[in-house]
Amino acid sequence: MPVSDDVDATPTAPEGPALPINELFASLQGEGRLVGVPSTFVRTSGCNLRCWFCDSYHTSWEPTHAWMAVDEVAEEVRARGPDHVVLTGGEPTIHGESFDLLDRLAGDHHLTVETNGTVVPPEGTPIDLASISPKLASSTPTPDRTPEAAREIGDGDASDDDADLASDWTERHEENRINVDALATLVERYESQLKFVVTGREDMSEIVDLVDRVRDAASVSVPDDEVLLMPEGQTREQLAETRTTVAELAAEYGFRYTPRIHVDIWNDAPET
Ligand SMILES: C[S@@+](CC[C@H](N)C(=O)[O-])C[C@H]1O[C@@H](n2cnc3c(N)ncnc32)[C@H](O)[C@@H]1O
Ligand SMILES: Nc1nc2[nH]cc(C(=O)O)c2c(=O)[nH]1
Ligand code: SF4
Ligand SMILES: [Mg+2]
Repeated sequence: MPVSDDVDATPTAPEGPALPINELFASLQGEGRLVGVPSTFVRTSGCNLRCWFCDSYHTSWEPTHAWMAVDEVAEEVRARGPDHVVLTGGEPTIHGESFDLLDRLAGDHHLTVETNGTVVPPEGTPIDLASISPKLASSTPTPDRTPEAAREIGDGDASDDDADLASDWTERHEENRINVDALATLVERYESQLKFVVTGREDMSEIVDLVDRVRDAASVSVPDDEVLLMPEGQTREQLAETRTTVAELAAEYGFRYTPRIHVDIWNDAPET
């Protein structure tokens, strides 16, 4: 989707600290332990990974954004009202200015950061909930697992351009998707949830193994109820195919299940 209509489409960065903003909107937190809480979402553009199923295509595969000064983002957030703010992307932690924004908002707001867990914020960065979604092998793009396939564009066979684009990122995504030290630091420093996107039973051994590695590396405990399984799916129809399996896996393994209520309610509409 294009840059949010509500975001001033400044083509170049303004003077001073600024962020590439894809959309800024008020909605309900749709995922995780704060599901249902009215929240303002700030979605930065740009990502260091390329999940083939990324539901925010215009922040990763084809980044689209307006530039907004950090001050302007903070003002917009205040104007929207909700106490809860969700900083997401793209990958918000690849922009140093995201941490300036969190500093600006701290105190007056509850700050959730949605992150893939590959980058550690500078020490002292105020975050009330680190919502960490480490990326599994099943997220890696390949000629068969492409962004067009995820969005069900075309006849089911990837176009040559789409397959080439996906293969250009296979290695880089695979190399960078897991950083156990970063995950351990995040869970040590912040209230956290580990929110895995699950495509099927095949993902479970990797989840169990990764949770064990984070537990070994971290000096704090990571209880099972901070490990969340979330069904993969960008649309209601796709979620309908994965959610029962994922819910049953959560019950079987003793992890938590999280729905994606915004998709159930608003499907894949922008600014929801
Ligand atoms: C677009 S990402 C942005 C934040 C960060 N880059 C990350 O991946 O955590 C926001 C959330 O959506 C999840 N997500 C993205 N595509 C998804 C899909 N097709 N099905 C389920 N969850 C998805 C991510 O795992 C993450 O929890
Ligand atoms: N309603 C709603 N809840 C969300 N929780 C995390 C989201 C995200 O994209 O990071 C998200 C989102 O895109 N919409
Ligand atoms: S890490 Fe997050 S934003 Fe980046 S491609 Fe994956 S789901 Fe999309
Ligand atoms: Mg989302």
